[in-house]
Amino acid sequence: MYQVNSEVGVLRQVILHEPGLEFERLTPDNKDALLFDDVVWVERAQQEHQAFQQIFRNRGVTVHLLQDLLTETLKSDEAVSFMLGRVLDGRQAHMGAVLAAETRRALTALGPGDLAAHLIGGLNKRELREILGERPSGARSLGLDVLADDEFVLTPLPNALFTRDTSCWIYDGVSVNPMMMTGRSRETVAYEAIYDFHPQFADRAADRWTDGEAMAPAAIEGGDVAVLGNGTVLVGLGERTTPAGIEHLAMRLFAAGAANRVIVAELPKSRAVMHLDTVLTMVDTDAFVLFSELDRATLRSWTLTPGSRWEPTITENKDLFAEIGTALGLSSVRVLQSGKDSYSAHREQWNDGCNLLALAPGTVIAYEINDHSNRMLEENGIEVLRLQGDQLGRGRGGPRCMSCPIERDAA
Ligand SMILES: NC(=O)NCCC[C@H](N)C(=O)O
Repeated sequence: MYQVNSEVGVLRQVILHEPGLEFERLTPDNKDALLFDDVVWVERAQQEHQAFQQIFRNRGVTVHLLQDLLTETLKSDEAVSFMLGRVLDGRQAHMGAVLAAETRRALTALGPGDLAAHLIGGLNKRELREILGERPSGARSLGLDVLADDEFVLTPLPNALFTRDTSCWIYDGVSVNPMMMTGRSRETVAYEAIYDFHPQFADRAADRWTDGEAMAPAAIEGGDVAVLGNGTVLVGLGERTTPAGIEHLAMRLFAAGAANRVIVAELPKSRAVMHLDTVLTMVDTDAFVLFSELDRATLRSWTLTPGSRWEPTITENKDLFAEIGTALGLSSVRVLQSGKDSYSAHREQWNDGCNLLALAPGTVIAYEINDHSNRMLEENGIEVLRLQGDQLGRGRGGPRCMSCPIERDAA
């Protein structure tokens, strides 16, 4: 059984995604729509990611790669038909029926490895034609005829790199997340297929805390969710996670008795602060890193506890960290502030200086570029495992965003 019982307990197993075809297709023209800030040197990004994987393996953490999981999943005909049904039939309205049918014909002709690569890496018109070995019947599809050879029938999913956001494990269940940004919604379908059909997951069915794409637009994303332990979950409410998504999650957790307290922290709605873990992460059993330019005094937060069957009880808190301390049974919580001054705090937050992944209490992975924040952590007794991530960071995500823990001890 997979379970994630804390943010900082010993990490045992994790899902990561080594970037591939989808990174080769990022261009200055499509990068904004694909939620990247720049194009990427692909081979260097892959090397950086391999070094990231190695940090886990060196510490005894089992690494599962998303594309391998998806390939293994797609060995099942049932899984292929589930995925293609969701990816194509569900999107017929914007593709048109003929284009959806041609694309289905092409994808069905692929083996599991190539199919997984194109579901993540995208499919363009030229590839569609090559796979079908013929000229696609453009005469019947305006949508297809109008496309240039390099234009996409299926867009690439470069944000698959950020495995945390699309599905996140909370205690003994998993939230397969309806995403806020349409550019990421097909990622969700891949996780639904893996958790439903991959023998490693399907044979040990876990509780589901959310209903994936079916819940859209009540979005919730894993970068906003932190499993604090002691039956408590902390959720960010900002650009990506909605009040309705949080209420749904809380009610499912409460109904199953998996959690008894969901603390909600309001975030500024901006790209730099797209998720809670871009400004606040837990680094030790009693310590958090907080972006120093967020004013702790004005940070609004609420606590949801089990109420009636249909509604949680909601209380606004006076102080977020006091509430966290109470929830965790701590007499005080250490709040470590990132950056040396306002300039470095902003620069390092932009480069994911607060986006830390704990491998065990007091041991975190951090991008090396965030010099001041990393030294501040070390001065506070935190072990920092530095990762070179100039290319990986161009999608605005760090070590926590790039990891989906599936097994972690209580702290
Ligand atoms: N947890 C995170 O903060 N994830 C980073 C996601 C970055 C990605 N480019 C996005 O905009 O969704």
